[in-house]
Amino acid sequence: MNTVRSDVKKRRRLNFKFILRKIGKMGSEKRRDGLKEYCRGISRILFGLVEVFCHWFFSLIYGNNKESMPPIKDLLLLESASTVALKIRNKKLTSEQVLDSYIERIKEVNPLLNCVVANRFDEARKEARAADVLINSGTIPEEVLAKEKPFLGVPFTTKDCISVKGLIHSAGLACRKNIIAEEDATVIARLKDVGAIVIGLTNVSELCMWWESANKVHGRTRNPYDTSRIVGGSSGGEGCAQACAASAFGIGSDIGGSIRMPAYFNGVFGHKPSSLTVPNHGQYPEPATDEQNLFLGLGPICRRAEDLLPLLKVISNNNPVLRLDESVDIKKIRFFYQESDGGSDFISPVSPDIKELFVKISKHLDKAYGIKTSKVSLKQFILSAPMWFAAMKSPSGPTFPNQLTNLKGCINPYWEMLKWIFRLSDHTFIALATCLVEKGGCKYGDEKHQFLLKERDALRLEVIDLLGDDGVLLYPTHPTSAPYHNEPLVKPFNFSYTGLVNVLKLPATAVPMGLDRHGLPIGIQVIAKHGNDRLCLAVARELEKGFGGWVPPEVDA
Ligand SMILES: CCCCCCCC/C=C\CCCCCCCC(N)=O
Repeated sequence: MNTVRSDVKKRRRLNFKFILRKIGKMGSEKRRDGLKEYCRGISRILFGLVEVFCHWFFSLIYGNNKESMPPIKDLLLLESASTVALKIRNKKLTSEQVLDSYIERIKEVNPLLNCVVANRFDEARKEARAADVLINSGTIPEEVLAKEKPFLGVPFTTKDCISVKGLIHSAGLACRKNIIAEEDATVIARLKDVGAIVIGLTNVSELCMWWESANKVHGRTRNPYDTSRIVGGSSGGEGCAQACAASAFGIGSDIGGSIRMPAYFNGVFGHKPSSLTVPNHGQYPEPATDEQNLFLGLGPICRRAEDLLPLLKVISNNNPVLRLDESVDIKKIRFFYQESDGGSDFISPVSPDIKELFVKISKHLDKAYGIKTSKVSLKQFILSAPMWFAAMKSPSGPTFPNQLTNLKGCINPYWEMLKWIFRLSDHTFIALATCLVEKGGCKYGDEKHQFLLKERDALRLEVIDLLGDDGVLLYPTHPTSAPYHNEPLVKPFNFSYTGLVNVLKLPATAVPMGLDRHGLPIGIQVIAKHGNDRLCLAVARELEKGFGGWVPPEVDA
């Protein structure tokens, strides 16, 4: 009896060991994956806790410093740039009158928001008077003016990294604060050619390489919807200026989301064009590689969707690749949407208010046109941040410490960091941190670098294949609404929602879709195949029609 029992016990023990061994062997790979998943789960929970704690912490620092915005009293400021141009041409308004309205608005909001950092009001006034004289002379018929000078007499702003002859050209770099541009960037020259008038420059992040606009030359810009929040970067001053109606339209640049993030955080429209369709000439810093030049795009930031197309037409010189004169039938567009990148580590989850937008848009399209949207799940979106960093690597281009000296040597980031602690550095914390992490991740040409570029190329083909010539992809512009000042330091990689589109070399429009539960702007981006910008712009117009577009921060009619 006893021997039988001990035999059974022995067999059970053996069985148990066998099963354990089997699981061990069978699962050595699975176990590793399981362990990885487990660690990712833990790190996600920790990141979530840090994020919540820091949000609370930053709300204590900045949340009580909210100041209220002066309401928009002058209703002219609510008009689109195209409408203002038309009213100037047909003499319902004078260019000088429009200019005065904008100058007054800048003077009213700038002490609070710090978005316009340089101006040329006197020269602009002379140009406005000249425009009025030309119109009043009647020497050029109105239809000809509409065709050849579609923005005659309309005041606009651009960011302090796009050169405007006679104005500071610092890119937020203290050592460039005395540099005055000697010529206009090509896009500025093209806009001047069609009669638009530069009134000033708007704030940027240091060297345009961060998504909050603050630097040691001009200081920090504040969000018109809540001054304790960021305006985004690097065209943050421009996004803010458009949202508070401080100029008729603006021009930004975007290599990782610098047009679309500020447009998004400030509730206005912003378009990053298909690569190489708008000249990049006249910016500082210049793209370090041919590849970076393909990611960079200059484009419009504006309050009204109807301005996007005519502005793109001017700055691209009606580039035939864009076929901007072809009309677009919304009913013939295939709509895809993806709600998130699939849950990247160290990137905030997409807020429920933003996810809800896809449901609202789908309902709207179905109700208005019977269009059925399709939800997609492009798996490699999860690699957005690593793909962006890999694609931005350059084999020999200037390093960040070199760029911070205006290419005249190299800063010592450790020494500067020490100075920064005592408020003695000429650099922002994030610029110094970027110097320290620049060499991190993969190395140019190593196995990981090549893997990420291959993945990016495969993803690009997958997206192009999905969209074809008649499709658009709706995707969050950013996972959350505007964080508090400095809060992006806790979630630096959130920019990858826009950065992905740059390395895929596709066009995208940031479309405002109202305010979230905190009263902050939210929206989505509309992505299309290279050259199909007109689809993005048509969808932007449709969504503005359906959902109202820009919501003025305060209006006092
Ligand atoms: C304490 C936190 C240190 C984290 C350091 C992370 C460094 C990240 C560096 C760069 C992020 C790129 C942000 C791109 C912003 C948009 C660029 C653009 N001009 O389009």
